[in-house]
Amino acid sequence: MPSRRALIRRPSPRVADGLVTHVERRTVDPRVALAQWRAYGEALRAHGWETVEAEPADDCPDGVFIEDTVVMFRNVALIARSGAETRRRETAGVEEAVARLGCSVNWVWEPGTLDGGDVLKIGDTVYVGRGGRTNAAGVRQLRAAFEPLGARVVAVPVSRVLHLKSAVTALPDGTVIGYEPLVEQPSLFPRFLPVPEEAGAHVVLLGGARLLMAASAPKTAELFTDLGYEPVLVDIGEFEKLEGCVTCLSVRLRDLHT
Ligand SMILES: NC(=O)NCCC[C@H](N)C(=O)O
Repeated sequence: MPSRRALIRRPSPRVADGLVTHVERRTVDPRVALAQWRAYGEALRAHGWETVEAEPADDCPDGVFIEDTVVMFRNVALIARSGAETRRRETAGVEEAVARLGCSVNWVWEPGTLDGGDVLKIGDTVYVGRGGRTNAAGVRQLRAAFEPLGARVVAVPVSRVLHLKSAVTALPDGTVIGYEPLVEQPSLFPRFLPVPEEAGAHVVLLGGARLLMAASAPKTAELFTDLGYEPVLVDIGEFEKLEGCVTCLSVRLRDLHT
């Protein structure tokens, strides 16, 4: 059976020191962050996902944003090498977790940099954002790792936001959604639907018509409901202060057979 597992990592007690690049720093309450993270995990479990916790990385303020540390394609886990040097220590526990789950493990090497938040998979198409965190060598290494497995890798310039997936994600039918002022070239995507809020650009596909999304995007949730989807809203306000979104708090392992 294909797996319905999601890798997560609890927030560090130092989460308030997480990086900010495109937003002004605001105070983050570690206790509220932990409560929001727990509720996020609950939402995944309530919709049929088994959550697997990677070893906590308490010395890494941004460790909770586990999506950035690894990119999955089929059973292959590509361990990322963040464009933010201070985030590189986050990968050790994740590497161990994916290996234990039976993934084949591959790595991005120097001089390559790549953050998982820059990688959006839609079927066999893998969009990769070339921006502040992912460089050209990282893009080349992603191609080398996944194209032999059948992926078609499409590079997309990203400069207005932290990661490609800060700007766009996709609905279950493959329609790319994004908040237009932050998307450089919507025409790169075969079908693009603008959404009315920045946080509305981020969905995690829970299965069927269910979309996990941030409570801070109520108008977009209404739009999706009107299109026949079922939004499941979670409050991730403390993580949004650190430029996080719903996608970055988990890595879904969809193609592992158990
Ligand atoms: N994939 C993501 O959207 N990750 C968010 C990372 C936020 C973190 N504060 C960072 O700047 O790296």
